Amino acid sequence: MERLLTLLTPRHPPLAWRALLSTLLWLALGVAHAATPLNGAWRQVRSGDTPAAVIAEYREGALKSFDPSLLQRFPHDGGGSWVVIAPQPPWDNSERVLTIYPPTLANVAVFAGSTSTALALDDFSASFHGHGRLAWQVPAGMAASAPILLRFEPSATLVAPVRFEIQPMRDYLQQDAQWLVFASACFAVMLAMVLMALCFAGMLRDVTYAWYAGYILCYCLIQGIQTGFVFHPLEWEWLSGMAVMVGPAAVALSVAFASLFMTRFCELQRYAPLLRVPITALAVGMIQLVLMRSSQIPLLVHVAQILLNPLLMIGAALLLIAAIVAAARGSRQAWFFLVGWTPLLLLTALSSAQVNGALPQLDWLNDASVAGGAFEAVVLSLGLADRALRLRHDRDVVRVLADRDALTNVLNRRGWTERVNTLLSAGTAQPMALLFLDLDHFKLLNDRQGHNTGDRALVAVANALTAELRPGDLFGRYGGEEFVALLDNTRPEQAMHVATRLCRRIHRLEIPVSAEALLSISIGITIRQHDDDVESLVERADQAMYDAKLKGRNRVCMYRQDDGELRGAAPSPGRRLHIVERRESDK
Ligand SMILES: Nc1nc2c(ncn2[C@@H]2O[C@H](COP(=O)(O)OP(=O)(O)OP(=O)(O)O)[C@@H](O)[C@H]2O)c(=O)[nH]1
Repeated sequence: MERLLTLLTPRHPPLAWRALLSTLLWLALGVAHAATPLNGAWRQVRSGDTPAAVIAEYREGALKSFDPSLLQRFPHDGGGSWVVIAPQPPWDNSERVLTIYPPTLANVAVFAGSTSTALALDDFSASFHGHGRLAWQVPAGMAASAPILLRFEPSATLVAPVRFEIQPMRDYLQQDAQWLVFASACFAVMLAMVLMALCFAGMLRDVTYAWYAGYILCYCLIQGIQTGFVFHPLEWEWLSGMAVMVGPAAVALSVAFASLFMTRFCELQRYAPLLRVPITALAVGMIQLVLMRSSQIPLLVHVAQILLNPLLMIGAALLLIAAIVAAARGSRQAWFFLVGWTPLLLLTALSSAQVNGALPQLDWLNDASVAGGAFEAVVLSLGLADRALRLRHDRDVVRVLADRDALTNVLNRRGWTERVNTLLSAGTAQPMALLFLDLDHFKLLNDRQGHNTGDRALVAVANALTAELRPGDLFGRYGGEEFVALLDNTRPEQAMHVATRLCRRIHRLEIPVSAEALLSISIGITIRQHDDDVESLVERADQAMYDAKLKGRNRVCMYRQDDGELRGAAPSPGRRLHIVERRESDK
């Protein structure tokens, strides 16, 4: 119990936080571990070379010297390269580890006395290996001052420059653990975003999320291979020997997915339609390159190899230009793409420069690319969330527009009918009254004063009727100069009272129709029967309104079935009983 309590109340910051903080510090400030000062020298492998002869040449100063703490590229063509790493004083005889960072896909042989050890990223039999770098434990019997001979084996792939370090075992293990925390966190972020995108792709039936998932997944794989994460700690043995082929295929596929994703995400169809075609062509071309590379036909594989890098450069430039154009023309998502993608593009450009010998001191670029991938995944996911919100907002706006009358802003026939249907299907037993309202001699007003005056009159009428009705009444424009209102929980006499009030209100607007008459309205009312639907209600109220017109307009008529008639029988003018209100102007 005592031990449990001690564990639950640590006196120091929790281990995870310390690891995270030191990882961030490590990233921000660079490694502050005590490394042995080193000298380096190298030359290309010649036929007939022996390790002893190369060491002898080194002692005579016949090799080209270099600074092992800076990134250095060694030729991997021909027979490869010999490299000598010579520890400098103060000598350290404790347990030490030689590391090569970043890890190279090509094999490296280390010679100690008469034995040699092969260091390879995908060597799963080795008992000691580094994470995110190649590591070799210096044998206990080896003198601290003894130069270490390495041979970088020939390789068909483009090999990145590397730097060397000899550290005490304790420092090495600490740095190794920090790298694992950092890399695992970055990959976890990327994979979480991929998972989320795949869920959304399925739920929203939107392929944009699928392209995004494909892009980030391919980027994860590229970084996983480049850093060796897929080999240690993931131990993906099945990838062993295939990395040289899978890596470029993942690069080509990531560009293809990125192109398809950005076309939809940045809405190129709308903001940069001309650039959509070459970007789609780029995606198709990249997929073709992947197929050519995996075809096993030497000519196709060779052509694909030649085309890959130029196409990558053209593709990167094209995506950048398209994103800038779309952003400049108002695409909000293009800004997200630029913010997330530009750092990665910069890192890729800097790494390319490094392969050609530039920027030897920027050894953090490799790890920054992993962090950049996680950063991009988060930014693009935010962009996708923003896009989803915008689409939902647009859909809501469209829905409101579809339900509202553009002129008067009251419900249109579609919106009103839908809502009445919902109300009727709720099966409430409360009495309901439907009012059908039709303006009188509106054509005259239009003809004499013009359509615009007619429009203004319609707006004034709609506003007045809305103000006069209760907020819960379903009021809408049924068409032309016809309005409808469904009054819930309203008995016949109350409906008559309300309709009469509406009649008076419209007349009081004092809109002149002609020199002698003001605009008025005729209203027909019907009360809901238990088997009514919208059509039957409107039909009866319309007939009652028609009677109001016949009786002289500016009045209210109630539809009633004659005694003895069957309810629901086809209505005819002879079966109606009218309650006629006095005309407002007669008062
Ligand atoms: N300004 C304007 N006029 C409209 C609109 N919709 C329909 N109208 C006009 O409304 C008039 C309706 O004319 P009629 O159906 O003959 O009805 P009325 O002139 O009111 O005659 P009664 O209903 O018999 O009193 C037509 O002239 C239509 O062009 C609109 O949105 N704006």
